Amino acid sequence: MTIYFYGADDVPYGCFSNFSAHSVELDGHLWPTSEHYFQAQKFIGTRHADLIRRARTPLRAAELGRDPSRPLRRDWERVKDDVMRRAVASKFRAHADIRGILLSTGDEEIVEDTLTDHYWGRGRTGTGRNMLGRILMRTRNRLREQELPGFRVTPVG
Ligand SMILES: Nc1nc(O)c(N)c(N[C@@H]2O[C@H](COP(=O)(O)O)[C@@H](O)[C@H]2O)n1
Repeated sequence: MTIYFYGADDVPYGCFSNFSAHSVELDGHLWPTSEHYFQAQKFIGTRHADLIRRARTPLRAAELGRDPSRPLRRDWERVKDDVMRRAVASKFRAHADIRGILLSTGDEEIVEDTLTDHYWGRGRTGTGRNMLGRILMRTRNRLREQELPGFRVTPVG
């Protein structure tokens, strides 16, 4: 059965969202969420990237990262999938509880259930590329190959 996720606070699959409160350590910095890392990479080496890293919430990081007045790095379209792969892999390698949740999905399809994002998610018509879901499934395969242990946290209530 296909697994849909979107809200970061949803149990149990909200942890698949980049907005979930799981830090990542990459490129010599600790990032509060994978969304902070992803958005900052659009402006790598600039003060705006530092501002995004220090944003109080992932939503604020996303707002700063989508500021149309700020020019994106020139190669962004070429590198953005790799940036997302690094962010997601780092997150699930670092946190055994959510690694367990990801591994517990077996071979099920994982889909970001957003009406507004036709690239990272399924989009309004359901025909979106679902790149984030695909990256999560790829990360799941890699973790399985590496036999990293995961443990499942049973939600309370
Ligand atoms: N919570 C949330 N709200 C939205 O409006 C979204 N589009 C998403 N999707 C996530 O946004 C990130 C991509 O951002 P860009 O549009 O490329 O700046 C990525 O983390 C998607 O999963 N989430």
